[in-house]
Amino acid sequence: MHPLRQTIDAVVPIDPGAMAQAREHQDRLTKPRGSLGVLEDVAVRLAGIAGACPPPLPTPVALAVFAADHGVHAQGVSPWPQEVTAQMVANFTAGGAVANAFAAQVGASLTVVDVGVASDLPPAPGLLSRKVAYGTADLSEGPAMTGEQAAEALAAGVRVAADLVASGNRCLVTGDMGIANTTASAALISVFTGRDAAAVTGRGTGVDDAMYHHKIDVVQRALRVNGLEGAVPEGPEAAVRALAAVGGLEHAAIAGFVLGAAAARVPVILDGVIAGSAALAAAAIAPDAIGYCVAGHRSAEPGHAVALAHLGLRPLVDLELRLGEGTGGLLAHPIVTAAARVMHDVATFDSAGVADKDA
Ligand SMILES: Cc1cc2ncn([C@H]3O[C@H](COP(=O)(O)O)[C@@H](O)[C@H]3O)c2cc1C
Ligand SMILES: O=C(O)c1cccnc1
Repeated sequence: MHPLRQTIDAVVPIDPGAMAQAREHQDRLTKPRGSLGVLEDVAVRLAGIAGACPPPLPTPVALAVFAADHGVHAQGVSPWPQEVTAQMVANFTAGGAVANAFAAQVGASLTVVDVGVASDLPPAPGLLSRKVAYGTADLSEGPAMTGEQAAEALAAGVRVAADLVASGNRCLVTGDMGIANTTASAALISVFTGRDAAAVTGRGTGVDDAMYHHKIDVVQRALRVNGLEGAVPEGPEAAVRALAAVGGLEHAAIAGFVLGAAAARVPVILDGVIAGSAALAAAAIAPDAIGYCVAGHRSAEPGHAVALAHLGLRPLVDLELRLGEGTGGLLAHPIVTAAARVMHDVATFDSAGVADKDA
């Protein structure tokens, strides 16, 4: 049996009945039909996710930041030293990162999950140790992970989502920390969408022209060396193999986190390009999981728009962010909440005695 079989089986399509009800309800509210634009789609999706109309408010909300290191860092694809991953984990637990500020702003809890940081981390409040390995192998020279490591990281993500839901959270947000992880993200996006490396590779934390062209070469080499050029992987086995070959431990964990949220029928707000690439893997493992995803924002990384288009997800916020950590996902949470609140608080034409032109 596939190690993810139970989770995959628990991912059912979002509820079409509740969605139809939500659409009808939207049309009875005291506003011109369709006037809330994309927010109406979000409300309908939330109803489908919960199987209820009106859908529950997406609170409390929890951000999980999955942290890991990358063997491909040795290829010179990031201007930052690898140690910054561990240093930023300490910054998150001390409350000093941008994600902490945004989590405070929207009332989200923040949990950091070490799934593969290359050094031993001292225990800290809010830090879960789920270390699968001390970083991945270099994806441009062979598989980044073994199939077992990828499965273990996926399972860790599933479990974190299940635990956060069990402790009362009604919305999850994906976060990442891992120096060089935009290279693995580009490789995953290229594999799962069939687009060229050049079209999906970005400048990450801000590489110069020379490093950018080298980064594209590294992504191309990763696909070639791992035999991933050509066919786009479909189904759990091929998807996990591709994820293991060119992904990161945090990508695998985020894919598991998305599957875990879907299995628990709770919305998960995706952050930027790292989450987008992980969601492509989750979609190949269990296609119905994407119904449970809300694209929080569109990052400046070119691969992110490609991934979102492939998944059919429309980003809610577009502010040229290129940070990760969950920052763009957190900023979208008040928008998602507003979409749900409309369904609870707004009067109908009948109840408010407002004339309906279509009545
Ligand atoms: C101080 C600092 C804080 C960050 N927070 C998120 N990232 C982001 O940048 C990294 C990916 O970019 P690249 O592939 O170019 O290395 C990831 O750690 C991502 O979370 C950061 C990066 C830095 C340097
Ligand atoms: O799109 C992102 O989330 C992103 C971009 C650059 C670096 N880290 C993350």
